[in-house]
Amino acid sequence: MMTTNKPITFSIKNLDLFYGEKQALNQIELPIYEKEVTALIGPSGCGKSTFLRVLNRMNDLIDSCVIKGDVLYHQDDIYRKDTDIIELRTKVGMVFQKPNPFPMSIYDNITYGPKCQGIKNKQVLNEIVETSLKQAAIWDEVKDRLKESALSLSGGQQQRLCIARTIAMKPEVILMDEPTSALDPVATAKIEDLIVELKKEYTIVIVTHNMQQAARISDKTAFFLMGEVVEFGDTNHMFSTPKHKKTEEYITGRFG
Ligand SMILES: Nc1ncnc2c1ncn2[C@@H]1O[C@H](COP(=O)(O)OP(=O)(O)OP(=O)(O)O)[C@@H](O)[C@H]1O
Repeated sequence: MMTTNKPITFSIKNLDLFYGEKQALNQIELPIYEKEVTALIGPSGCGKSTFLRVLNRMNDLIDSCVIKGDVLYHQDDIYRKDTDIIELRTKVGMVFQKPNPFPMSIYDNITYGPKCQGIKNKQVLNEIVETSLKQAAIWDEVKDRLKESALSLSGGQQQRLCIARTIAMKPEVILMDEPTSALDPVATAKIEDLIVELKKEYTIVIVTHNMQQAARISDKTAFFLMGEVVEFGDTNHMFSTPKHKKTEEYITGRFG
């Protein structure tokens, strides 16, 4: 049962993905709803990260990767030949497992992308820095040290900085690949609170190994197993009354 009337941002249909001979995704059908958090869960190697990378064509960087089926972003097939990939990756930003700030100042980390887009006005850049850092809930911690190296921040702060860097590009969707797995519980809690706050403005798709995290922060959950989506639906329903035996076994920790 689904309880959303939200518009659909991504609609994935009949998606097959191969790395050479090996099929990593098999007939995936999924909607991603606007301004919701969609969690992708499942055991190691089931295809969660592969699926996440499909959404902004990060798999293009892998030579052996072949994709069949439809990946519609606002009705537009992003795998069309004439898709502007830079624009796609601006609209569909990504945050990785390990915080990966550039080896430059906090300020320059945020302005790097906007400057590449041609924004030169200092005042505009200052505003982008302040708004992005505020939205990523790290402004108060860094506002007096913007010229310091981003590498001087703690792991949790670096990850929030990376989220701010993504926000600075004014995306619509933020993809997150296990964004808290390298962080301690306190830093993790801050990122989780932040994700819940961010979904007011952004559509978020997150890969997580942490069942409690999926249950706490997501609206929808997709359970992947061996390249297939076994179950998809409202997180509350899936965690209270899973439809499939495999889902139940996974979320209760019986395998994984
Ligand atoms: N670049 C690649 N080349 C070949 N095979 C790959 C590549 N990336 C992933 N695979 C294979 O595709 C399958 C799905 O991998 P993927 O990383 O998407 O799984 P996952 O569910 O995200 O796993 P984990 O939770 O361990 O990160 C695995 O069998 C993996 O070995």
